[in-house]
Amino acid sequence: MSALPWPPWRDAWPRWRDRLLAREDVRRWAEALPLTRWIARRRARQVFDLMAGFVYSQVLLACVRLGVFERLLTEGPQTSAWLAQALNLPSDACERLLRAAGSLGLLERRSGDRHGLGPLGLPLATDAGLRALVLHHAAFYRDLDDPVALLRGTSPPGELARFWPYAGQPGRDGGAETAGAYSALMAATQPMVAAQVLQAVPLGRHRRLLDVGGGEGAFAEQAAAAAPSLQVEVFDLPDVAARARLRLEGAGLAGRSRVWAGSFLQDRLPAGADVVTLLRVVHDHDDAAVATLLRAVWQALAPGGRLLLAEPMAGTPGAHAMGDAYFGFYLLAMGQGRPRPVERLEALLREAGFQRVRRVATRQPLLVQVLVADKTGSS
Ligand SMILES: CC(C)=CCC/C(C)=C/CC/C(C)=C/C=C/C(C)=C/C=C/C=C(C)/C=C/C=C(C)/C=C/C=C(C)/C=C/CC(C)(C)O
Ligand SMILES: C[S@@+](CC[C@H](N)C(=O)[O-])C[C@H]1O[C@@H](n2cnc3c(N)ncnc32)[C@H](O)[C@@H]1O
Repeated sequence: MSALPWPPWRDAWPRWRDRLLAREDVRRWAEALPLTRWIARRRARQVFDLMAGFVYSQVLLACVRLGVFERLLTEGPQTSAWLAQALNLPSDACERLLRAAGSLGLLERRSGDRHGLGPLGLPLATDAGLRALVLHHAAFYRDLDDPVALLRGTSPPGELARFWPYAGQPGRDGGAETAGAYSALMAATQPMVAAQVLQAVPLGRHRRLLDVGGGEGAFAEQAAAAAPSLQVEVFDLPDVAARARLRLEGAGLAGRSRVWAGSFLQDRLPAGADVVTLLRVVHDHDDAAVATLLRAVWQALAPGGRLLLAEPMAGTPGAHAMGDAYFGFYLLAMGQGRPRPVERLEALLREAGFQRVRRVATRQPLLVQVLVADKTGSS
């Protein structure tokens, strides 16, 4: 669907508003008038939050590194003195951290001068994947040290480029240690993705699933548990595939699973699955590689089979910054790929030969959105 041309009259109101609000006297009036005061205050807070976001992230990082959330989950609310001793912090510093985390909704004051989990601390206490991402962000933020150089392409490849070797070296997983590090992060964060995907698209009617770029098999394992008669297969780069083999055998799925090593940019995918999944794979690649990948998936699918594409997408209602700001810059630092709007993914799927492409709602679109595409012809 092509976008309609932007009519010039739609610019008139923002241009008028900007000219008005650029005037110091108008801003002072806006701050003073009861009807507009709340907007002025909210804007100030929003600008401050943008400036201070890194500081908030570091408060979160300190809590995760110190294990604050897990402790409060297992031990219940505790006093500052108890926490200072448990976390090996000077009492003054501990009080400062608890106040900071409290102001951000991570912790919450309880009776008896104790501190418990706040509404935003609870997800971090219960989800090891979220904590793994917070720890991983330390590398991302180092790469963002000079965002202008990053945009101009004048900074040397940074930590994310080394963490994800297939970005920049297509088809390379960097060896067992490097592949192990990125696969472990993906496996730790897969449960929250898999829960969304399996809730949105139950797999019970399928017989054979191929998870392309399926990492160490965490999704295949969860899919097998959710659909007991499903045969699950994983295709990934060699050192990642070796981990998937071990994992699926360890999960007692040796008889119901198969693991294939190769590159979807060079090698043929195993044919015959009636459902192929691409979870958090497409956004890692530029358009030419995505075209190759989707065409390979179309060819591998059994006639009448379907592809399930799931990843965070640009332009997600209520989560625009997640796609365009967070993943836009994450993938820039990594060296390739982009978050795509759902319309662009639909177009790429149709170009690859898929006939019926539809969106399936997930409960947390910020985490992942899902497209289902049918192969109706024969291969
Ligand atoms: C019961 C009473 C009284 C009230 C109830 C009130 C109520 C309804 C509360 C709701 C409670 C609730 C269900 C809360 C749920 C919270 C959730 C689900 C929070 C989830 C947060 C998820 C976040 C912040 C996810 C962040 C994900 C990130 C940063 C992902 C990064 C991914 C990366 C880096 C992937 C890299 C892979 C690559 C290379 C891009 O391909
Ligand atoms: C971001 S991870 C996602 C892993 C998994 N799908 C998940 O959601 O947890 C991308 C995966 O694609 C794999 N990959 C990248 N390039 C590949 C290629 N050319 N051929 C096969 N797998 C590839 C990586 O090894 C990695 O396991």
